[in-house]
Amino acid sequence: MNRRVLVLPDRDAVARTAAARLLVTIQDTLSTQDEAHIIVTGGTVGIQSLAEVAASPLSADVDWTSVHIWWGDERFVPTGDPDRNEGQAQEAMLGSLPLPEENIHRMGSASDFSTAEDAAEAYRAEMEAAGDPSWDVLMLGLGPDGHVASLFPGHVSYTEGGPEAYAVHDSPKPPPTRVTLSRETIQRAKRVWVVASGAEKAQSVAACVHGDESLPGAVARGTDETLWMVDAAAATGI
Ligand SMILES: O=C1O[C@H](COP(=O)(O)O)[C@@H](O)[C@H](O)[C@H]1O
Repeated sequence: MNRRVLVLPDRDAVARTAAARLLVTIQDTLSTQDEAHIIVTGGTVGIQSLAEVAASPLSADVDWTSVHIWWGDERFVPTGDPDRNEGQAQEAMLGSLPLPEENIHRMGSASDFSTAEDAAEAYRAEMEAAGDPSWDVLMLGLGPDGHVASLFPGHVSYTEGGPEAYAVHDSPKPPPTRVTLSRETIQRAKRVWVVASGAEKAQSVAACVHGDESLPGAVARGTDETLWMVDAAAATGI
């Protein structure tokens, strides 16, 4: 398995590095194909990385009309709720980039759908309508418990799985109702990048990097590249 770990001094460096790599990878992708499909993540470092993308001078050189943004998971709460990953991404990055609205593929909220199952079904339809894109980069944050997207260790969200995108109930981390991509959908991505920082994640980072598949972070891998960008505190157990 092609998992690599890049250890950086601190959280700011992880976010800056992830952002720079993302911008360069988008440019590389657009030099060989018409569109780039990127899956972004919520979470502390994930959102900070998006803010770094928006702040980077390199972002002015990207043809954002050819970039599509998707999510790995979403919290099923009303639109405008501060817990929404898409709302946080909007504030950090999307709002300041010239991305056409039709290129932003948000998972549905509790304002749009009565159940998370309906939101998941709509997301599956949206992926299918886009030709089931082959994701160029899929970014994930890692929770201290080793979760990625809304796949939680020991929880049916991970142990039972589901179709490409599915509803999650009773999530151990609030809010309890979510929509997540499946492990198999994540593994369809060309490049999977996991970003993590902080000593509270060190044990899970080490277990995932050493291949302990009881943790969802360990099955996050891409077809071409699996890259962990972590800070020194999160890397202490490796
Ligand atoms: O709930 C979630 O948490 C993870 C990680 O969050 P962090 O703040 O510990 O970095 C995030 O990646 C995921 O998208 C999100 O829904």
